[in-house]
Amino acid sequence: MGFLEEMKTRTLIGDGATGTFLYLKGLDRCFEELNISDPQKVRDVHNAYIEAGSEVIQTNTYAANKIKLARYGLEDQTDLFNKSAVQLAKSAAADKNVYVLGTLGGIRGFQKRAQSLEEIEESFKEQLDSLLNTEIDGLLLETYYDFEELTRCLTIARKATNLPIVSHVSLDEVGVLHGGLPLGDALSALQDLGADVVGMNCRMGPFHMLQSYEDVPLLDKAYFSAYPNASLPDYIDGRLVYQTNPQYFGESAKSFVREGVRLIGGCCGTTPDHIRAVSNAVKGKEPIKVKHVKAKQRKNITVFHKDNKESLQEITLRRKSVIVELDPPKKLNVDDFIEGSKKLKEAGVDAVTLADNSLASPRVCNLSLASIIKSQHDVRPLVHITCRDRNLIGLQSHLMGLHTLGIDQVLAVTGDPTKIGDFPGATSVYDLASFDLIRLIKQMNKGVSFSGKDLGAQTNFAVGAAFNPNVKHLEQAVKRMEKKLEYGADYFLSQPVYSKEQIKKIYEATKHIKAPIYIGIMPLTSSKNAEFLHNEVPGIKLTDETRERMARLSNDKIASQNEGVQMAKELIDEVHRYFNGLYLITPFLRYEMTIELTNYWTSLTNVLSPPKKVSY
Ligand SMILES: Cc1cc2nc3c(=O)[nH]c(=O)nc-3n(C[C@H](O)[C@H](O)[C@H](O)COP(=O)(O)OP(=O)(O)OC[C@H]3O[C@@H](n4cnc5c(N)ncnc54)[C@H](O)[C@@H]3O)c2cc1C
Ligand code: MET
Ligand SMILES: [Zn+2]
Repeated sequence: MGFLEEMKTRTLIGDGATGTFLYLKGLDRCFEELNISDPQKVRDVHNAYIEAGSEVIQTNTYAANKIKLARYGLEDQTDLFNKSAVQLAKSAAADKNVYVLGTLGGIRGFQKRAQSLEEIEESFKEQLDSLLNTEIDGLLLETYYDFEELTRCLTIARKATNLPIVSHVSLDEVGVLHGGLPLGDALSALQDLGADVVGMNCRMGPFHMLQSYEDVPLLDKAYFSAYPNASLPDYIDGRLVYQTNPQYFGESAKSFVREGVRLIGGCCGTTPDHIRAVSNAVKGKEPIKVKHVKAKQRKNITVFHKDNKESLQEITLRRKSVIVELDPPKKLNVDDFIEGSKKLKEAGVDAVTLADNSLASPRVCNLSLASIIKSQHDVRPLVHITCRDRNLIGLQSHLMGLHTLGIDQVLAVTGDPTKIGDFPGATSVYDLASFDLIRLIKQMNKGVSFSGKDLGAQTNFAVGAAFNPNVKHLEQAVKRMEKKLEYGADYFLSQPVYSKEQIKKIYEATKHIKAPIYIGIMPLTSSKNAEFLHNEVPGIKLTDETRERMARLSNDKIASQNEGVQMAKELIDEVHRYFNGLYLITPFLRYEMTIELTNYWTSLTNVLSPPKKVSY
């Protein structure tokens, strides 16, 4: 009889942690490598769990895939580690009516960018092939935080074998996966993809795992399993430490049975003592057949601070519009900045954009200045957010703050790396890159936090994304735009462009994109400025003609500025011909220049408002 057959009538006992248990025994290395270098240690783990009451054990192969083994330079031993792990588990289980599951662990944590799904699939397939070439009784797919990753791997596994498959998600928040997918929906989807047993492992102790199961109804085909951690982890002397109370853990197993769980084991922090307690509490217990689940009342989510103004992208889809970047100063005097934004508003700009420590140099916090110009001068701010300066906690906190202040226009960018800025020794955080940030902001618009938690309200962000057309292969930059659209971008702001031909090329390459594109124009102020931008700023390239025009006037400051404005006007003519959105970038807080260019843009659209002459 197979273990699925047994689960029809009785609760089965799984095993506990492998990794943390070996660690407790003083081992701190690649645990899968022990299958070859010190197999007795692995046998001891299996024997201890079987002796404690485990009826279903798992192979020591959680990280025996080429992606994870590569950290130790052991990726070419994948097959060896998997096959030897099965032999060790099978020999421990022999003649004891104990089943052996071949374990495959998830790769992705919160960040998605480290490995592509294609790379993960390839690595999964390789490990799966090794395991399926042995005598295992089933598969255990465990510790999957990323549901898409799990569904892809499960699909591969289901196609490859008829053996029973146990499929586990891991949650950071009670009852929901990353992205806000409710646990019940996830488990039901896994059943539909062919998993025979579905459940959770790791991250949570029994308390939160039980809470997560509370509103999940029984499924018609798949059984439930639970492998909680011993407790929430504590962090002591740089190490994760788990509370250990086997008695409490065993008692919780009874509650799991009441929730409909039929296979109970343990994950990080658990030991044979925990499994013994579980076994004493519920081994062989008859599973429940009916579960009454109270439908969870979803709170009506209120949208606070919804700006009743027409959104920026709505404006730009309807008419020509102009936004102007005015960067927060590098010093504490913010008078010019505030005065500039007031004047830009009077000139009719649709929004003032505030960079986020651009070129990785510290400036006055753009959130503070955005709040001042919005509340005191009714300017619509568009706040840039880089991934560079904030980890996930900081990013979410920052976005919640923006929402609270009613600032709903943001530009999500990866951010220039710290090494190009004033503090080259500072760390770049990059918990996320622009794509993930866009997606996560859009998730907050659904009232769901980064980790899947209910935020109690929906944010109302319109998310801009960066577009760098100054690259060798424009079509690749356009592909990135398309990907950003898939992730939820609402509109684009481009790097400054310095050639008319380039503007036409951009138009041709992007005309299928329906989202507004604001073409960046930054007037040059001097020949030095032109040379700096051309030679040192990533993503900016000037034409030879532009540099020559500026070079000719290099000794005359005023004439240089006027030439800069003149050249910008020539580019604006071209932007106006092809695009609805203009994104002016103010150099060195010289807002008179961008005011004149704003007026020029308006004059092209509205003959009743001729350009005002400004002298510097
Ligand atoms: C409108 C705008 C505003 C900006 N505001 C800020 C700011 O306020 N603060 C700040 O620090 N930085 C800012 N930047 C700079 C920006 O963060 C970097 O230039 C960034 O690497 C490009 O945009 P992104 O962040 O969306 O990067 P992504 O598109 O996410 O690109 C990330 C990485 O991929 C690379 N990449 C991009 N395009 C290609 C391509 N076609 N082919 C191959 N690789 C590519 C990039 O070099 C980068 O390393 C801004 C850029 C723009 C265009
Ligand atoms: C990080 S979860 C680890 C699961 C694996 N089964 C182990 O106990 O090592
Ligand atoms: Zn674990």
